[in-house]
Amino acid sequence: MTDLLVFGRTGQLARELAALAPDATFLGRDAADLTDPAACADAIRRAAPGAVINAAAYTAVDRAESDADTARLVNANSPAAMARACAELGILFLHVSTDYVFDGAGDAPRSEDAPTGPLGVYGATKLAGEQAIAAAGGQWAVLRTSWVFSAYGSNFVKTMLRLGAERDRLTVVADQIGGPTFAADIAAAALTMIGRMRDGATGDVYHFAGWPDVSWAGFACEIVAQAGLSAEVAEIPTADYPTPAPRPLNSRLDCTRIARDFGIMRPDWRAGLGRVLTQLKDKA
Ligand SMILES: NC(=O)C1=CN([C@@H]2O[C@H](COP(=O)(O)OP(=O)(O)OC[C@H]3O[C@@H](n4cnc5c(N)ncnc54)[C@H](OP(=O)(O)O)[C@@H]3O)[C@@H](O)[C@H]2O)C=CC1
Ligand SMILES: Cc1cn([C@H]2C[C@H](O)[C@@H](COP(=O)(O)OP(=O)(O)O[C@H]3O[C@@H](C)C(=O)[C@@H](O)[C@H]3O)O2)c(=O)[nH]c1=O
Ligand SMILES: [Mg+2]
Repeated sequence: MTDLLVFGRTGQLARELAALAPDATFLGRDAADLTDPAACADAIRRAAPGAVINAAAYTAVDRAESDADTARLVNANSPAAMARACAELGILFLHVSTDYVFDGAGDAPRSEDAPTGPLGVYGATKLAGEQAIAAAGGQWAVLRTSWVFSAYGSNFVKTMLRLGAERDRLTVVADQIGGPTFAADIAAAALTMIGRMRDGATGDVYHFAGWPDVSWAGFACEIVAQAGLSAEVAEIPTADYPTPAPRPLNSRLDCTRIARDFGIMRPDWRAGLGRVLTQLKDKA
């Protein structure tokens, strides 16, 4: 896809998009700083692409609690400016959001129309971004995903591999449940959606997460097992792992809409994990 413009270059999703769409243009922080909404809109006007994917975000969930102004610029104001520029110019806009827009009550998977209720600044600013994009009009899609991992950047898989090599015992929360999602699967889903939106499919919010749902402790067990580490995973309650930003206990996303509209199924994250471990071994 040559006329695709992507915000983000070094992040997990941006790196996987680059692998699948090497001809796209990727804007790093130097080319478009998301603390500057007008600069993001200008970058779109200058490039005049056929489609834009925003793969950049303020993703440091705990740091956002004490850096709300930056998080809001990056996660809400700049995506809003991107969406308005795209709507004005008739450019497709695909934005990525998060399970952290929900409050995590109950244990039912959330559909796209379920009430939101972010627990922290990261989730609140991501939700504000979603709402501004919908208000901008034009042809847009918001892809909400969860628990992203890859061989790039920092993520739970890489943290568990590091700690699992250093320690005999990992203590991991067992009462937060969600769908780990391989960034390469999100990249493929996003490109499929862009292709279909070009054919006239209309914009909406879509959920997309890896299958099966699991606790962070269960995810850690599979990481340790597939990596052949001997560390024991001890299950703890969230109360025993205090963090500045509360996390939702129930991060389950109902992904039936994306299957119905685009034929995109939930990928098995255990297969993605295997690919990531192979990639990390090849890099080492
Ligand atoms: N990571 C996760 O677990 C989840 C992520 N998501 C969403 O998925 C999307 C992709 O996330 P992911 O790839 O994991 O994120 P990463 O944290 O891996 O990457 C974030 C990217 O955003 C860039 N960025 C941050 N601040 C700025 C800024 N001020 N100006 C320009 N670029 C900036 C970073 O650039 P730099 O390297 O220069 O800092 C980096 O390229 C995001 O919308 C995120 O909210 C949704 C659910 C889970
Ligand atoms: C490192 C570690 C974490 N945990 C817990 C903390 C947290 O509840 C959970 C996952 O830790 P993380 O720091 O990866 O969590 P976090 O950074 O909150 O991950 C989130 O990132 C944002 C960007 C999203 O959008 C979400 O979908 C989600 O992926 O595991 C342990 O219980 N033990 C540990 O040793
Ligand atoms: Mg994190």
